[in-house]
Order: sequence, then structure tokens, then C-alpha cells
Amino acid sequence: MHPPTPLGSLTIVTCVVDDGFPHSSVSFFLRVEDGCAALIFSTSGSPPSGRQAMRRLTLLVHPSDLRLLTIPHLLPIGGAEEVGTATSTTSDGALLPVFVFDTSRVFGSEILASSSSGGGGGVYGSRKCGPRRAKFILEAVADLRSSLEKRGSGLIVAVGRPEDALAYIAGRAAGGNYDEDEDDQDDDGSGGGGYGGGVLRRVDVVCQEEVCSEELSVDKAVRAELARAVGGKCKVVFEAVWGSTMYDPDDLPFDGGVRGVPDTFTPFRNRVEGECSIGTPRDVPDVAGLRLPARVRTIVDGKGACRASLDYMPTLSDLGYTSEDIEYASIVDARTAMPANYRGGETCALARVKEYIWDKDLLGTYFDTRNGMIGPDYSTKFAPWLAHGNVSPRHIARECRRYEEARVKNKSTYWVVFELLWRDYFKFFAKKHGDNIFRLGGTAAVASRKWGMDAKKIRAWKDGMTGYPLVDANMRELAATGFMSNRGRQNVCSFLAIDMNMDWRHGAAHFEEHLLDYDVHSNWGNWCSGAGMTGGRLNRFNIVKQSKDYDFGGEYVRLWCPELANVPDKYVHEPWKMSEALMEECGVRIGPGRDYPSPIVDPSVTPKIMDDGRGGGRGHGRGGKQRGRGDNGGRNPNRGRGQRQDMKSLKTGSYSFDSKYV
Ligand SMILES: Cc1cc2nc3c(=O)[nH]c(=O)nc-3n(C[C@H](O)[C@H](O)[C@H](O)COP(=O)(O)OP(=O)(O)OC[C@H]3O[C@@H](n4cnc5c(N)ncnc54)[C@H](O)[C@@H]3O)c2cc1C
Repeated sequence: MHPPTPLGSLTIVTCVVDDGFPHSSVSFFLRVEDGCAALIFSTSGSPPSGRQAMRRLTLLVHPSDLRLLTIPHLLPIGGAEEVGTATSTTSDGALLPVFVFDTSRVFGSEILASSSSGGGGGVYGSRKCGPRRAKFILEAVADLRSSLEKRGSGLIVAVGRPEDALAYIAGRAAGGNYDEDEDDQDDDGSGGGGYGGGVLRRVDVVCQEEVCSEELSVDKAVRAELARAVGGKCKVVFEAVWGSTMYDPDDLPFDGGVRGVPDTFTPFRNRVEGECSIGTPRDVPDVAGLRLPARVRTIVDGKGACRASLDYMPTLSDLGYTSEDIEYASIVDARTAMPANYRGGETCALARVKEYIWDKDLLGTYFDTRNGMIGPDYSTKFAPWLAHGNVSPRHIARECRRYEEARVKNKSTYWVVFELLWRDYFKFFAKKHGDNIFRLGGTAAVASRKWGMDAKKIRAWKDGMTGYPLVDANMRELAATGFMSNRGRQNVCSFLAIDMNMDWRHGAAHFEEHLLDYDVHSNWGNWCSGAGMTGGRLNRFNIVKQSKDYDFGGEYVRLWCPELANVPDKYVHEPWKMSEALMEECGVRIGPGRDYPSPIVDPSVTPKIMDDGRGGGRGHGRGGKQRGRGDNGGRNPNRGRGQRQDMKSLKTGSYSFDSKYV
């Protein structure tokens, strides 16, 4: 272990998962600077004589990024440097990382129970974070702790309201001028860490810039609580720093920056690729840069209500999950498309990047395989790790470039970076449109559409019992594994929002509960767009045609709908067309209350919504994205015939790097 930091400064890194609607997660980084209470910073670990004043405290708040590689991104490089308005010095600093599980907004038995019941507290009857993703997050936090420990640091884990936990830790680090209750008094009665009320002059909060209102409300609460806890004695400064995208918003070539981002993807892509470059991640600080303060265990001893300590790690049960949830989260379905033995965390994320790109050499064929639905290798499966900041898109883009230089450069090697650009786009899009991405009428404020609401039908969609095998297979896969292919997502989204004409937000919230890779911007942006609520033409996916195009022999459908295992290929995507005799022959009866349901919506009827003049187009989707292979809008079912041609016409673009962070 590296020796504890010398007297001078302390950095606390706090990562707060706040994974609910419309949150993703939030990490807080807190730095105490320029002198501190002696008990904390003594190099010997024992208190020097006399009391020393803590003059400055900086909180760095960074959403979603559970990886060591996040830390350098937010730290000023060597010595004094401006971080927005907050000038800080790291040369003699110490880093105290903290992760808070938000049991007041995301986890916690009351939150989880109220949402799963579909009652007043729930968001469209779905929970903010299902147990499978919660398990992934726990693994990621444990991995981060282990990485930090290997570098002589550690990770404080806490539960509760982030604002309370941070204020508690800051208060104790500040010298006992904040305590949550009497029980926290030390034996010497000095309170908190027993520092006897050192004088804190300034608290800086530097956070990752948030985009959606719930995340912003957490920031606000943190600001208020810190001000309450330590603000009477010192100045509190809050600074937001952008992160988690390949491109910096400041570099965007649109008038008004993010506010000028086009509402369709193609013009965004063309200009960004032509005029911007991808930022380069910084190196992780060395051991000296990550050193823990002495007596850190005195500051956070696990005794407070938030249980903050270097050893504490909640269980799923502590987070409010039931025994059924816990059992469900532990089951690994052999049919999963996720890579074998995947786990949350940077270690596994980097291993998957290496495996996919280098060991299995799959990057060079991604464009041709990406529309698959079975197995770990048809697409990268990077999304769950990206969503939790276990790996950065900049790192992946750099690996793609390295691969191009070492092996081959082709459409596939470009296409992964192209997909990551979609991810960037949805974050910028969410920032531009704010909470409109969560509204029924979407960013285009569509008011004309008459939505249906049928709880039983929505339940059937969620349970994979719509009678449309491709939809049902995908929904069952999601429930059983927490993953669904992009092809599947587009189809089930279109089916719920257009064919079933149900409030699309039920679908988005269901995805939010179940997806391992849930990301507020990508999920709600894709749903809003898929439902046709971002403007432009409505892009309906013809489910039967899609089934035949992408699951020709029905292998995928049979995998997830075993009732259909013996149905002949000809009928596997339209089992309702079988005669009673054929059903008998292949051992499945189709119909209400039978082995497999009949179609929930009449396959012979084009959804009414397609007649409003917006349907029939292709390539609208997320603003002109043509991944639908020319999926037709429903009026002309043959329109998609030239799909493969369309695929070929998708043009390769380019990407370049900005070396300014190297
Ligand atoms: C209705 C709907 C909801 C979605 N919800 C999410 C979500 O919550 N989180 C999420 O990460 N992706 C979401 N996506 C996008 C996409 O389906 C997944 O990113 C992808 O399927 C994940 O698998 P992969 O990592 O193998 O992707 P790959 O095909 O290997 O793509 C590489 C990476 O590019 C990014 N990417 C690819 N397609 C998209 C896209 N359309 N939008 C944004 N980023 C993209 C992802 O980060 C992905 O990991 C959604 C798509 C739809 C249609």
C-alpha cells in the first residue's frame, strides 16, 4: 500500500448510482484541498499537535462512470489548473472515492415495491432498476473498489440519499461540523471524525454535466444539502463538466452548440464527422495520485445511517430486492446473447473489448453480422459496460483505429464508431430537448395521435404473448437475460407503438427496468423516435417481413418460443395460418387459452395510424437512419424489397482524433 497522503489536501471521489427514470447514474467526486484537519492528513497516521484548518473541499460529480479511467478525466492535470471556475491543486492531494446507492429514488424496498405494483409510485408499472442490472452495478462497484485498492486507494460505499451521504462524509472530513445524528459522536464527544471542527473555507462541487431533470434534481439536492451541512462556514461552488461521449459538445459545429444539433441524425453525422475530432482519454493517475488520506477509516466508519465505509458493500437484499428477485438475477439463461461469464465492471469491459476486436477478430465483419439475434458475437455487446461507464466510447474508438492500422480497415471497422455516434447523438438530443423525450407527444409535440390504453395487451407484450413470434421471442429474451438485439428492439418498439398503438412510454419504462444496458438518453431517445414522436415520417416495421428477413428459418423464434419448435419454416413466423390438422401434427395449438396465442392485432389490417399521411416512408426512424433496411411503412408491404440494396448504399464515413488530451 502506498503511504497515506501527506498533510495538505484530500480528494474524495463519490460515485452515486441513481439509475431510475429518467436517471442513469451519478458519480460524485469530492476533493478536499489545501490543508485539512490534522487527523486526516497526517503522514504518520497519527494526529500532529494542534488543530489545522481545512480550507478547501472540492466535490467532483460524474454520472455513470464506474471505472478507474474516469478519474483522470475529471482531475486537473498536475499542479494547479482551472476546472471551470474551481481552481484546484492535485500535486499534494489525496483521493477518497465514494459510491452511493440511491435507496431513495432508485433502489430501496418502498421504491421497488411501489413501482412493480404499478401503483401510484411506479413509472408505467415498471421499476427503475430491475435486479439483474442492480447485480451488474454491484459487480461494477466491487470491481472499481478492487482496482482502486490495487493502487493503494479504496472505495467508500454508502446507501441512502446521495445528498445526505455526501454531506455526511464532507462534514466529517471537514472536521465534525456535520453529523447526521447523535449516535455518530465519537467517544471523545468531538463528533464526526473527531477533528474538532476544522475551518473549511470552500467546497467545490465539480460534476459531470447532467441532461435530464431527475439527474439535475439530484445535483440540486446535493448542492443544497452541502450548503446546509458546510455552507454556513464556507463557500460552496458547483461546476458541471461534460463526459461520456466521444465528441465534446463545445466542439460541435452547429450554431448554438448542442441547441443547434439537427433533429435528424444524418446531417448531424455529416457535419460532426467532417468537422470534429474525437477526444482522447487520459491515463489513470499513478499510485501517488490515488493515495488515500490517513485515518480515512475514522472519517467513514460505517456507523452512520448511510453506512459509508471502505468495506461496506450492500447486497441485493439491502437494496430492497425480494428473494424472488435475487433468485431471478442469479439465473444465467444458457440462451443469452451476452458473453459467457460477463460481469459488471471495467475489468470485464476491457476484456470484452479485447476479445471482440482482437482475440476473435470480429470487428472486421461487424457490418455484416450486426443484425443477428443469436449468440454473443453478432454485435459487440459493449452497451451494458458503456451504459455504466465501465468503458469509454473514446477508448473503443481508439481500439477501432488501432485495429485498422494493424489489421484491416473496412466498412465494419468504421461502423462500430458510427454506432457510437448514435449514442453521442442521443445524449446531445436529450440535452437539446430536455424532458420532451419523456412526453407522449415527444420532441415533435405530436398532439394529433390518438393512443390506446389496454393494460392486458401491454402485459401480453411484456410477457412475450402477442402471438407474433418475433416480438414474443425478443420480449422473452429481454425478461430472461436483460438483453435484446438492436434488430429486436426496433421491432418490438414499432409493434407496441404503431401496430398496437399503445402509449410508447410503457415500453420505454419496461426497457428501463430490464435492460442491462439501460441508458436514459439512448433508451428514451430511441423509443421516442421509434414511436414517431421526433418528427418526420413514421417508420413502421413489418413484423412478419422482418421475421423472414432476419430469422429466415425461424431459429431465433424457436429458441425463445419452444412451443413453436416443430412448426414448419413456412409457418414459424405466422403460426396462425396453420390449419388445425397441421397444428395437431406439429404439437402446438394456436389460439386464445391454447399453447400459443393468436395475434393480438389483426395481421391483415394496416394500423390506422399509418393512414395519417406520415406513414409509408423508410429511413425516417431516428431521423433518417436506414438501419431498418428500408423497412416499409405498412401501406405498401412490398416496399422493403430492395432492402439489401439499401444496406449496401449506406455510406462509410470517417472519424479522426483530437490529441489535445494526450
Ligand atoms: C427502442 C430502443 C431502445 C434502446 N435502448 C437502449 C439503451 O437503453 N441503451 C443503449 O445503450 N442502447 C439502446 N438502444 C440502442 C441499441 O439497440 C443498443 O445499443 C445495442 O443493441 C446494444 O448492443 P451492442 O452493444 O451489441 O451494440 P452494437 O451493435 O455492437 O453497437 C455498438 C455500440 O453502439 C451504440 N449503439 C448502437 N446502436 C445504437 C442506437 N440505436 N442508439 C444509441 N446507441 C447505439 C451502443 O453503445 C452499442 O454498444 C436502444 C434501441 C432501441 C431501438
